Amino acid sequence: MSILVLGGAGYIGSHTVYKLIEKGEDIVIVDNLQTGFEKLVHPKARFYKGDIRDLQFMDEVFTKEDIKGIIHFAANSLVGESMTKPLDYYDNNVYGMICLLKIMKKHNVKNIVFSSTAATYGDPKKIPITEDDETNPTNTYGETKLAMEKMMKWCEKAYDIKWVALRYFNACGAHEDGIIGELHNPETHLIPLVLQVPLGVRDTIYIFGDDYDTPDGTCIRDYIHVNDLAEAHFKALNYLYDGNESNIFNLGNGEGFSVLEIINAAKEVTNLPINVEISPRRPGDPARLIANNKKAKELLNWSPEYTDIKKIIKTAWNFYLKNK
Ligand SMILES: NC(=O)c1ccc[n+]([C@@H]2O[C@H](COP(=O)([O-])OP(=O)(O)OC[C@H]3O[C@@H](n4cnc5c(N)ncnc54)[C@H](O)[C@@H]3O)[C@@H](O)[C@H]2O)c1
Ligand SMILES: O=c1ccn([C@@H]2O[C@H](COP(=O)(O)OP(=O)(O)O[C@H]3O[C@H](CO)[C@@H](O)[C@H](O)[C@H]3O)[C@@H](O)[C@H]2O)c(=O)[nH]1
Repeated sequence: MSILVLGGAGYIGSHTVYKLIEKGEDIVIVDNLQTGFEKLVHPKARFYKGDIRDLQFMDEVFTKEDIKGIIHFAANSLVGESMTKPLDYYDNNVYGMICLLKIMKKHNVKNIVFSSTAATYGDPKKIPITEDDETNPTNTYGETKLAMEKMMKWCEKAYDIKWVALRYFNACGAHEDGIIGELHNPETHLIPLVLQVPLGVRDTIYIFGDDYDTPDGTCIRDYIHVNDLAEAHFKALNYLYDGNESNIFNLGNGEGFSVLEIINAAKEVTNLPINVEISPRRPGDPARLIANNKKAKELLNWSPEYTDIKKIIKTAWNFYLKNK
């Protein structure tokens, strides 16, 4: 039986597929390539190009393949963009989840691991954040992801679909061999943008606000390596296959770094100067997001291997140097 990876041509999806194939799993990918890349698709995966909102297409995939579990990465996922194009986020994320749950119900597929996000919490009242803390998103993206979590909860009651929502903090880094890595076009994520300066792709990195209530005034995030995320998906799916209850898990390192600290770490890793300028705040950004990852450690038996920020940035740097 196979695992269906929706969004397997994207950044986190492709790293998860590589990990699952290494572990001997049979993988089917659906991706419409709206932000993904065919070159990130693992050669041993069966790839169907199409949209998860296309019910006829999805029906064909589910009829042809023998699917036991689903990992759902396919979404619009940019905080800043979600504030200017909210309806695109409702359409792809919320309507996409409606279509997926319909097709799962029709084909009697009972297990789903879902890419949720720290953005579901909004501006947290306490740090580090635990899974039972209040969810009050400050951007449309986080709001749609929270709605998707809730849809799975109600579909479990009605159709016995079991689910795990993995609320990742900031995904970063690349495959150790530099064969795949973080590719977004246009790129909006901090670490790849910072590294574009020493790569000569851009002149300057702009810091979005230095007047936040943090020690150096710049936003703090919890950066988690993509390989650690990939391992957590494997564990979460097996957690469901073992008959455990549906659940929500934070995936982060439990440590925060400010934008300025990330830039300084990148200077050390690359050993090159990085030109920095301060620009206005980006709408929708909370000041500080740091995970309490105890629940995933205890119930999924997962623990991040990449805990050193320089080691994390180094894997990304290695990928960009290899694929200039
Ligand atoms: N990157 C992060 O830091 C981060 C953090 C928390 C959560 N997430 C979530 O993880 C998931 C993956 O993020 P990513 O950074 O790898 O993004 P990505 O854009 O690289 O990957 C998403 C993939 O889904 C595909 N896709 C999107 N909509 C689709 C649709 N309707 N039908 C078929 N395919 C579709 C895209 O083409 C792309 O390949 C997203 O759901 C995102 O919300 C990401
Ligand atoms: O050129 C830049 C780009 C980013 N930032 C800042 O860097 C931090 C990180 O930004 P970014 O890399 O864009 O990630 P987030 O906006 O924190 O969102 C990521 O992390 C979330 C979880 O925390 C996920 O849900 C999202 O999908 C994912 O894009 C934020 O404070 C940004 O304001 C800058 O200062 N300058």
